[in-house]
Amino acid sequence: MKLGVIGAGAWGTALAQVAARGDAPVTLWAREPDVVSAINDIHENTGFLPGVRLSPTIRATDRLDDLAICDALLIVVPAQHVRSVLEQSDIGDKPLILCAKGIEAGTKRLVSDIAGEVHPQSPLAVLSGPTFAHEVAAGLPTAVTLACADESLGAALSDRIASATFRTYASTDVIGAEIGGAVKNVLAIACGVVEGAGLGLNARAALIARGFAEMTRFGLARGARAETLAGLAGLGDLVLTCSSTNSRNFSLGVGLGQGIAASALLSDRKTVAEGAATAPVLREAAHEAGIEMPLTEAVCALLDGAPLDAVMDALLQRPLRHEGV
Ligand SMILES: NC(=O)C1=CN([C@@H]2O[C@H](COP(=O)(O)OP(=O)(O)OC[C@H]3O[C@@H](n4cnc5c(N)ncnc54)[C@H](O)[C@@H]3O)[C@@H](O)[C@H]2O)C=CC1
Ligand SMILES: O=C(CO)COP(=O)(O)O
Repeated sequence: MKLGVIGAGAWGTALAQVAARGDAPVTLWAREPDVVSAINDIHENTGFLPGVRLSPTIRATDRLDDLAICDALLIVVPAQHVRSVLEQSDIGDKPLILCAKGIEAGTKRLVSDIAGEVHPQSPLAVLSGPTFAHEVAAGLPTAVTLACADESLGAALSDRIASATFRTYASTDVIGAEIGGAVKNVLAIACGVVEGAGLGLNARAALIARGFAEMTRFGLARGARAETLAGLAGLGDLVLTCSSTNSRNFSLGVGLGQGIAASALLSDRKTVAEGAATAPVLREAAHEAGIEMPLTEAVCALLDGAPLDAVMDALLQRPLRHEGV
């Protein structure tokens, strides 16, 4: 199975490296011509994944037409750009493995909804889990959820992608895998705020646990399965990104917690912090469905410029409640 990757940020590049194991040919579409030439000329994505020597069997291109030779495509552009890139791509009925973690602003669509609308003939899978790109590219042990409604396609994709150090766990819960990845980015911002404001480790642990309850409430209401949310794509990724400044979302939160304005933190960013775009649309979706998401509300307030003291007071003065989801 020839794999192509659309999106040559840190994650698309790391996944191309995974797909190129054993010197398999991989076509990697990048938006930026300098990224294309760096990958083809010196086998390094100096822009988005510096310091990693890439397999010479990865061929970068800035022409989406060059992906026509592939049998399946990994879609790894940020969630807010998936629709426009898919609209420009002649995909036919190739299987798509969706790897972005976010919800589309305005439409409130999950990435699988967008792909289903733009390319209804393509079978869909979602790859999600605790996966810092530079660790995956370095071949460090990693495990992900690979969710696909069609179990035999899921198994074929796993056969092609998995290795001893990149373990795929099969699931048929596409929505659950997506919601886990999208919501954890918002919660990672909140955890970064706790770190940046020096609120302590107890607060961080409380936030992870109550954030997981919040993710579960939203996920179950949207048809996700509890076991998926408690797995790699939900809790696993939440724990990873709530504990390290390697997470762009966590780092954004650290800045907010230190009192730096969101506008200053987000302007001129080259890399993506998906949670900043997902938070307001997640809040809107939760309001519409009557689901309480106080931590998401708090992140939205901070992104909108509310003072941290006021946001913390609002959270800490919420009525005491039963612990269940
Ligand atoms: N970096 C990581 O460790 C992981 C990232 N992800 C997810 O993968 C997705 C991509 O993230 P990264 O590869 O980290 O990106 P990145 O932050 O390394 O790079 C930004 C990417 O956005 C692309 N981009 C910017 N403007 C665009 C536009 N108008 N149209 C199309 N593409 C545009 C750039 O070409 C580049 O590929 C995100 O949804 C992220 O949450 C998932 C797992 C791990
Ligand atoms: O999704 C990720 C790891 O699983 C990467 O997290 P950030 O986008 O916050 O860096």
